[in-house]
Amino acid sequence: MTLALRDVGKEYGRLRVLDGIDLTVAPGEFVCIVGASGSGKSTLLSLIAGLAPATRGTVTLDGEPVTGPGPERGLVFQSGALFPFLTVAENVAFGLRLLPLPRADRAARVEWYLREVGLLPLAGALPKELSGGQRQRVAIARALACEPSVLLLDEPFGALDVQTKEDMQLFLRQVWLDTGTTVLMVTHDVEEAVLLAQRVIVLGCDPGRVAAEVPVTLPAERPLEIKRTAGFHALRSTVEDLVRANMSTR
Ligand SMILES: Nc1ncnc2c1ncn2[C@@H]1O[C@H](COP(=O)(O)OP(=O)(O)OP(=O)(O)O)[C@@H](O)[C@H]1O
Repeated sequence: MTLALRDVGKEYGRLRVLDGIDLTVAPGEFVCIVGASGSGKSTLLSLIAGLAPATRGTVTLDGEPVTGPGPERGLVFQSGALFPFLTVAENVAFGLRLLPLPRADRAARVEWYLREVGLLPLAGALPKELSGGQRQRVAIARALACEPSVLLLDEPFGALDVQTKEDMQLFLRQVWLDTGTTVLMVTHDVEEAVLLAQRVIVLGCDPGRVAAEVPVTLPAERPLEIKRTAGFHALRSTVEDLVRANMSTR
């Protein structure tokens, strides 16, 4: 599905958070949105998720206006937001309750996606028995289980320690390669954006707008060592400079 935003604006009362956002994400793309704190990254994602309405402009999926949340858009937040009293498998199944699937297909999907995220052995565990990284894997499995056309992630690894974060970054890239799902991810971490995305969108502040777009001209194969290459350093510096140049002056 093609995601298209045309002249999108968002205001909260007199606060203009986003203005004139034009953005197209093609099927199968991996796009990251970066920007200084307060540039409106999370707000932008919530408009695409259908959690809040735009004040102006249109958000469409294959030409159909987004009017609310839908199973074709999977959402993952920083906190994972798992149900504490449901097991790992039940948490993944929960996302499927709105889909008209026979019970056997439902169970098969839960198993498939738990295997994909490497958590099948922990299907019966409760969230409190998992590490932070494992919890985020469950949240990703829950979103993927609906087989969304677009996976929307808001700082999904922001609360993890460095090593777990790196593992999860490699994991997400592999999921993207395996499933072909379109991925749109918000992060304040420029290094993460350059490591993962094919294209990085830089939001500027006051109001939030697309300040720049940087194609990530790195090979598709991206082991962590790529972060030590000159090409990676150059791209990271370019994006960091753009974020800084477009910070709020208030
Ligand atoms: N529900 C709301 N009501 C009023 N103002 C809001 C609401 N949500 C966000 N804002 C304001 O919109 C602006 C952008 O917030 P948003 O969370 O989208 O930015 P962000 O780029 O994701 O920031 P961060 O990187 O710090 O998470 C901020 O000034 C924030 O206070």
